[in-house]
Amino acid sequence: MAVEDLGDTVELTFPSSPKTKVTILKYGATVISWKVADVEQLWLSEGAKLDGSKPVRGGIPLVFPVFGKSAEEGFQALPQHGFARNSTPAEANPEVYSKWGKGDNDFTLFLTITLNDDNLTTKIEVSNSDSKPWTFNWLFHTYLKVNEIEDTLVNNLPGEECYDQLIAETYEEKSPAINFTQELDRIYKNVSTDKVVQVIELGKVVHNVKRVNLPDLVVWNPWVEKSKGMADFEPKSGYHKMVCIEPGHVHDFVELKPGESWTAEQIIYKGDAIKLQSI
Ligand SMILES: O=P(O)(O)OC[C@H]1O[C@H](O)[C@H](O)[C@@H](O)[C@@H]1O
Repeated sequence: MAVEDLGDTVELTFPSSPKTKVTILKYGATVISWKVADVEQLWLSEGAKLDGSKPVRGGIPLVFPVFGKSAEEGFQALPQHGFARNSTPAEANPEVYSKWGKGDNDFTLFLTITLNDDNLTTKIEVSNSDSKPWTFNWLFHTYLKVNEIEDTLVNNLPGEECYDQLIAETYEEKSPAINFTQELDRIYKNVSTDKVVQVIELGKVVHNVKRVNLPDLVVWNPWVEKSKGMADFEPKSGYHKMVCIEPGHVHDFVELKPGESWTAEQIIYKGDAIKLQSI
């Protein structure tokens, strides 16, 4: 894997296939592009800010130490999705960081990105370098590229418990494959990591998503109205071209004691075979 530091970004190239590469924006340690043989796999908004003025709309933003907003003590004051996505590798965004707990939680995040010819692994290690325990959520907020969302299905979630953020209700997923006809924002809880979630377009598998130590999975598409409300979501028709499949640990918080570390991985890979997995 060739690694090139380009200033604001770092590029990794797969040696035997120079058109297979990944680009990481240092701001937020956000993967903003992953190409397999020159074909882009991730969606990045044309209106995404890449200058460090706000989190990136697209690619793989990192969500830590809270997913969404939380009313739990120590998390109420944090903005949506915490501060990792608007920090630099050198420093946690001080303004936002100070709103977590009492503002002095001592931690280290170590992100490892591995590029292969047909897969991309993002691995996170969270370490507690503090003298007290603290808790956190983790999530990879992955924007996968699709050709047309109305032709897209996401499989292997039937039987799973799902919290629908749009109607604030929990129910069991019945559908063998989720399809998209309107805004969708669901948290699937405690999905066995033996299950690979596949994104299928017109009968063809376009992405496979595997998780290690990440029990929850958020599926999101903003559709028409929500896209209009996001200034950095461009073009407004861009929702046709993306689906967020977000592996995380968000249903409850992970607790880390002093000196402890926690690791988790997302593996996105190519592969044509449709594999149906039941509960
Ligand atoms: O606009 P952001 O803060 O980046 O959040 C974008 C989206 O993230 C997740 O997918 C949540 O489930 C959505 O409710 C939220 O709208």
